[in-house]
Amino acid sequence: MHDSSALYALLGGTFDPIHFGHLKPAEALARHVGLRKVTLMPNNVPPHRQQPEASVSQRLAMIRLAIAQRPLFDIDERELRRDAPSYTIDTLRALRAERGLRQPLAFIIGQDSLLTLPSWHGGYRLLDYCHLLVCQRPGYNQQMKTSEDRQWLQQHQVTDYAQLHQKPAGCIYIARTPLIDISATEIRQRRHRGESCDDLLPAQVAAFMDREGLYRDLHGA
Ligand SMILES: Nc1ncnc2c1ncn2[C@@H]1O[C@H](COP(=O)(O)OP(=O)(O)OP(=O)(O)O)[C@@H](O)[C@H]1O
Ligand SMILES: O=C(O)c1ccc[n+]([C@@H]2O[C@H](COP(=O)([O-])O)[C@@H](O)[C@H]2O)c1
Repeated sequence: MHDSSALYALLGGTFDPIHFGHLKPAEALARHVGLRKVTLMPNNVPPHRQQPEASVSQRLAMIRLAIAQRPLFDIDERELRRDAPSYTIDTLRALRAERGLRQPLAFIIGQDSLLTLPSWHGGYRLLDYCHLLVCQRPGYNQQMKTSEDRQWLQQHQVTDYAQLHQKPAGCIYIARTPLIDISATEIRQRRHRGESCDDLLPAQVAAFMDREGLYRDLHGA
């Protein structure tokens, strides 16, 4: 049974592969805001990008290895079971139906995702279903593109994180998380060049990539 009063926080991603840029900001955010759990939610068909290079089972295995010693995290596999594009708003609607209208629900994103969010399926309506918890990401500390987007942000941004626990949805909280300059793209590119990326992700994940020969073929470079 879930606790319907605790803030439930999801971190969605392609995780091709999972890396410290996902884990460390989420850990800092959880400490700061008071999250008991962060649920990682890998997608199957990413809506706004190319298909991942690693298979569903490889991405899932890497997530499992990354969080084996990190009890803060668990996994929600629902998007992996859908063959259609993993629109976040559809997933949030399903979670709302399961958990009820009063459950505080949050979707964690990096600053890069905040900048593109108005073009996501459902756009601003995402906030009807969840809060947005935004982690800092180097290179993406820009203003939102249009004045409408900036107004939307201003209307919903809160600086007091207590509101995240009190309301079920509708707030945007930009947290002061550590700047971690890592991307999955960089990891894939380094591996395609035959370079090491041991400092960018957990050792167990690096060992798995080696065993599977992941991100070695040039076709995905
Ligand atoms: N270094 C980082 N700092 C903060 N947030 C991050 C970082 N890397 C990824 N995120 C956030 O994690 C979520 C999932 O990201 P994703 O799995 O696409 O990783 P990525 O490194 O951005 O991948 P890619 O390079 O393939 O686009 C997104 O909301 C993204 O903004
Ligand atoms: O719903 C959408 O239109 C949408 C568009 C882009 C990204 N998302 C979700 O945002 C999360 C981060 O996406 P990504 O591409 O950075 O891995 C992941 O859960 C995606 O499914 C969702």
